[in-house]
Amino acid sequence: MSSPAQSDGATLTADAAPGETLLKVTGLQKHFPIRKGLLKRQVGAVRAVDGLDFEVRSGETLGVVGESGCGKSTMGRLITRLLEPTAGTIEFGGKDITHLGVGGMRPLRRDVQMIFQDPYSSLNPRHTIGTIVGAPFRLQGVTPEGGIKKEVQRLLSVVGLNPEHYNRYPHEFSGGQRQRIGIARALALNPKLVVADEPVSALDVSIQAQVVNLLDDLQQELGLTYVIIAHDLSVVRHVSDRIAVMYLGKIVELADRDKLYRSPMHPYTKALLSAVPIPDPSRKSAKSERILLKGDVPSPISPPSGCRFHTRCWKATEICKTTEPPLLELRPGQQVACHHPENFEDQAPQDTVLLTAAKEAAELVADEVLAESAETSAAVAKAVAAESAGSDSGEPADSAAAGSSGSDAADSAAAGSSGSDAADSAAAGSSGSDAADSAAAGSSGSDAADSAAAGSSGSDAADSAAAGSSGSDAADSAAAGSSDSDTADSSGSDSDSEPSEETVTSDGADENPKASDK
Ligand SMILES: Nc1ncnc2c1ncn2[C@@H]1O[C@H](COP(=O)(O)OP(=O)(O)OP(=O)(O)O)[C@@H](O)[C@H]1O
Repeated sequence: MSSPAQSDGATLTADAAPGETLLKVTGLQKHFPIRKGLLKRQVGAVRAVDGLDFEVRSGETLGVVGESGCGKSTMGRLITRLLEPTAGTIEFGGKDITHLGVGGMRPLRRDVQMIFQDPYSSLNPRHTIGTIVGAPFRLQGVTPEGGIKKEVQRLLSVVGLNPEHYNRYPHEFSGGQRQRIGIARALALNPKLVVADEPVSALDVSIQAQVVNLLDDLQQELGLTYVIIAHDLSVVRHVSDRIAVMYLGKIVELADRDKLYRSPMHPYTKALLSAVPIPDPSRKSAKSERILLKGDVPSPISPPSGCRFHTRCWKATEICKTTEPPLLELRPGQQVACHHPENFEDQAPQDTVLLTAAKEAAELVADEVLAESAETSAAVAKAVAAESAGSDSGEPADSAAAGSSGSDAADSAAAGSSGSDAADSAAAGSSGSDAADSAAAGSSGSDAADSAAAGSSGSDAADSAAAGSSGSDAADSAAAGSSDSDTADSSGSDSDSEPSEETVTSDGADENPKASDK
């Protein structure tokens, strides 16, 4: 397979060598204002993204997971500059692109493309496939060798569609085929970074695996870098090199894929992982190990103080309520923001009294989980103590890493005796206070979206780009991002890029032998 069209004209950035940082995000925030009254005074803000720091390396796939409303799509639209950030910086290929205007962004549009969630609404029903996939060339004024039609037909065959269907309309295709059309459109200008927002969640399980495989093959062949946003961990597991877990606008854990799956360190990650179906019926205990989280995700309008997860965490103590844990690399290749991480030495061992909310949350967590959690923490603490006693290296990260040996939770659990301080404190904990109040403080996220001045429902990428923020360059952004022919010109008329829909990602991808080789 040959590569997609080489865009003539300059791109914004030089090629990053594989493994080099392609995208760097620092302190990224997006607060959607909530306005009320005749004068549309701002009365608050939806803190959709509230301080993200991460990097994406050239050639890798970064998976981003988290519950609905945690800010994944907003993050995706920020890094593709479909939305204007409230604060923070975005560097692409070493250049600061945070506040680039329309002109400055134009070359970037070739380098960064987006695949949207819903293939049923992200393609303009009035345009033929040829027009849709050829739109990026027209928008960027690029004429591929051999002409646009020939190149579009080549792209269609690259993504496994019949080039003869050039003149057909989106409604003549199935969901999986439509998503392939969206992928062809995203690849047209030979981008460096592709941000895929729930690329398979609107598809049937059997088709999901095909599309995941396609993305994987294209990455191998074209050297693409992906940020893949997904709802749960089962799809990203097979395509990601590293995974960021988001909760209420923040990254709570960012780790190499295998480390995250083998020994998650944030309780929220552990809970998410426990919800992934286990395809082995012989594991009788699997059901009891499932962690049910208490209540709904709190509102991003007034997120809980300290650690945002403390209102639903079975390990939360007073420090979790008062002090926000920083995202630290506790083990090589594994960053976590938690005072009482799983599979690792407790970061606040002096703070043993559980909050009331934590005791309630613990009731929903199987005893086996609590015991395992206590055992692994105790085992790691013991190993760390032994390690630092045995060597003169006092560096905590290293010794800790050695203690847990970067391997399985089970290993460290097995290695240690059940010191169970966590279990003890869980049992003994007196009422720290009622952490639930902050959770109750906000109403639902949808409320927020309703009252937000932008008026768009968070589900509409092009619209929110156009209406939500960034004034003049929004239209261009939306257009170039979704690149369906007249998005730009329409800038607010009938948008062709349309994500958003919840999904249950499937385990279908589990069966994907190719991707799982990754
Ligand atoms: N344009 C907007 N105006 C106001 N609020 C918004 C807007 N877009 C998103 N939000 C709010 O920001 C929060 C994060 O939304 P976002 O769509 O990024 O979450 P998500 O994690 O992608 O969820 P999902 O998986 O359901 O798409 C939500 O509370 C949402 O209501």
